[in-house]
Amino acid sequence: MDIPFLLLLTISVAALIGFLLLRKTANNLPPGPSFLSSNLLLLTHSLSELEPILKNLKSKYGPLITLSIGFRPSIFVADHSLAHKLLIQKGAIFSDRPRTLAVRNISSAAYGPTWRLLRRNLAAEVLHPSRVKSYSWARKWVLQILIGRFTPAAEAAGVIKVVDHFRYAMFCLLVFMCFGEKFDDHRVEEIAAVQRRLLLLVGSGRFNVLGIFPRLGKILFRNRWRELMQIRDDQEQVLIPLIKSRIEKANSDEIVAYVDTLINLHLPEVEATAGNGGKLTDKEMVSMCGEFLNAGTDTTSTALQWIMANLVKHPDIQSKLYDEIVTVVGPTPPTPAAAAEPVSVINEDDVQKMPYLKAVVLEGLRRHPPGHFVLPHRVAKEVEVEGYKIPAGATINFLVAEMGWDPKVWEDPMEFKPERFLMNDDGDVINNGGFDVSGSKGIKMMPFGAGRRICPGSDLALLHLEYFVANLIWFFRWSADDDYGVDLSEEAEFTIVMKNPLKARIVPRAEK
Ligand code: HEM
Repeated sequence: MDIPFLLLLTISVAALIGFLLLRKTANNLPPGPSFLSSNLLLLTHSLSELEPILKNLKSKYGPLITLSIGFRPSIFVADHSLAHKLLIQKGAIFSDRPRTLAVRNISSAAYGPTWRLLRRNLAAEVLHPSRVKSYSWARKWVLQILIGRFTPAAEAAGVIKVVDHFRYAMFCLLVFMCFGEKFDDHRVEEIAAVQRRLLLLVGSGRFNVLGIFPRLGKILFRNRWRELMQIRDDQEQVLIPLIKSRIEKANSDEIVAYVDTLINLHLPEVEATAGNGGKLTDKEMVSMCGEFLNAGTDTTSTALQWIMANLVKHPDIQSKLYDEIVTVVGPTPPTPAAAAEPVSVINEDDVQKMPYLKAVVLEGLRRHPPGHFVLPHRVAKEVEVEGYKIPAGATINFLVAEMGWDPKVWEDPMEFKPERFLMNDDGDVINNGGFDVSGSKGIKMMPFGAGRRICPGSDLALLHLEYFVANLIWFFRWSADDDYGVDLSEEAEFTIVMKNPLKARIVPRAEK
């Protein structure tokens, strides 16, 4: 039954119902293309494919655009001050999520007590600065793996394709934070493979239609539904044994892993009715751990690759960064003979003394935000914005990349210029890297979103990026391969990645 005819039928029925239901309010909705074109656009394009179309629509309709699907309008916001108004000033109305297909985790939870409990648990128990500090030896261990992998190529002045190594490193780190264990290569690759399959399938937009018409979608798009269930089953097969093994060892270890914090949670909504007192089921544990792993790995490794690509493309910026690093920690020490030997590395306290490094990382996130949109938000109640009426239940999203590239806010927005983060609006030097990435006082860019649903992992992500960029530049000199160069073209996966992944020539900095 999973055939184009059904798609057409669904579009026609949805369009008819939607047309009838929306007729009343359509005049007051923000402007956008006709009802039928909207439905066709939304059902046949993934979010990233819509981005160039939305940019054109912005020049025609302005920064608040409606595309309607079925009876649910989708609103897109392409202006930073409007984003601030909605996400910060009217945050309570714009912090819900569209209802999704029976998963329970932070990003899909409705704005309410369960979301608050799950989010507070992550923020207080795992992402709190003191807890993040307790994982510092794991960061060093992972860095050592990276250096060990890169050193042979560097000693032969060879060219390496970095993306798989970056992804593997982030997985090692997040898997450790999640399950409290250092797994071998094989196990980490197994976890990474199942998580990545799920991420790429969801990111492809293949299952969007199931979320739009949940009940009908399961019947009409049976094959897709089965495919989704199969990959979820595979994920459970891999993650449940790890969760169970951690539960058996709970409290026997100094490290607090994410799983430990989930064991004793009691969900407020189900507490009264469920026989287990609102505790998370195995499937819910999988959903929470899966979210933690994917949220923190793909985004960060994508950003790391973009930043390193820009440092290869701009040797002057790389030299300036290396000079700053040397001023703080001294020249690069000799690389140990064997990869297993301990290396002296730049630690997270040193990183705090490097404003140019912070500017390089922020510029990377501005110029190449891993997500060009945030996760969809749902409007909780009818609200008037700029004279338009946005109905309760509408979906709303924000053009993140467009905001970071706005020439009204950023001079030469498509250029990679970290210095812009070292000056205030009057051109005075603010050497302490005082940029507020949360956008709470005003949004200039929003790579982590903004407001109540802002990414709770932003500080951890910035720390990981600063730590790995600083060390990778301290240990190796990076340059472009003559045959390959650095191509900054983009391609949409789950995040927006380099279409032609970075291949760089690296040479050890230290004298032998
Ligand atoms: C460079 C790295 C990262 C980027 C660019 C990023 C970006 C984002 C964005 C844009 C959102 C959606 C905000 C919204 O819907 O308004 C988000 C949500 C989220 N992120 Fe991140 N993220 C990163 C790293 C991390 C890390 C390291 C973690 C945790 C370990 C994490 C956990 C989450 C969670 C749980 C949510 C859902 C929040 C909610 O719905 O309340 N992220 N992130």
